Amino acid sequence: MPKESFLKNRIRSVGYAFKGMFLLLWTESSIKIQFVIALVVTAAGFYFEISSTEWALQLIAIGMVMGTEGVNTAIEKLSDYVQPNEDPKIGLIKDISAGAVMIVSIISSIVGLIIYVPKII
Ligand SMILES: Nc1ncnc2c1ncn2[C@@H]1O[C@H](COP(=O)(O)OP(=O)(O)OP(=O)(O)O)[C@@H](O)[C@H]1O
Repeated sequence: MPKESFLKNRIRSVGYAFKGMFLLLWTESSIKIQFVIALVVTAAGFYFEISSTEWALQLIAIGMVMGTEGVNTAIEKLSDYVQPNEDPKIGLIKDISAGAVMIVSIISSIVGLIIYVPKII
């Protein structure tokens, strides 16, 4: 069988990644909530006419939260696949993975407060 060209291979990989992104948004409730929050803060960004730097920080924060949530979801699914039964090691792995999302969420919330609190009060 002839080897697939580099470009075709890359296009196929990007297709799989988009499929994964839509699957996440369609099926996972936690990321749906984060998506709604992302829409609300994006609307707030337009309403308060935040600066280019503030937009950049806000977009990085949104991307970090949703990206780590995606990885957390993948770790949860992999954990359930390799060990469907109760297992303290799996519990610890899932807790650490959720903890990573929590760190990013707390820092992102602080970024949001730094941007919006001075504009509101
Ligand atoms: N197989 C398991 N063995 C031991 N503890 C587990 C196991 N599965 C889950 N847990 C514990 O329950 C917590 C929640 O796990 P779960 O996979 O339900 O995540 P969740 O945050 O509820 O996920 P979702 O995003 O699907 O709502 C874990 O962080 C872990 O403490």
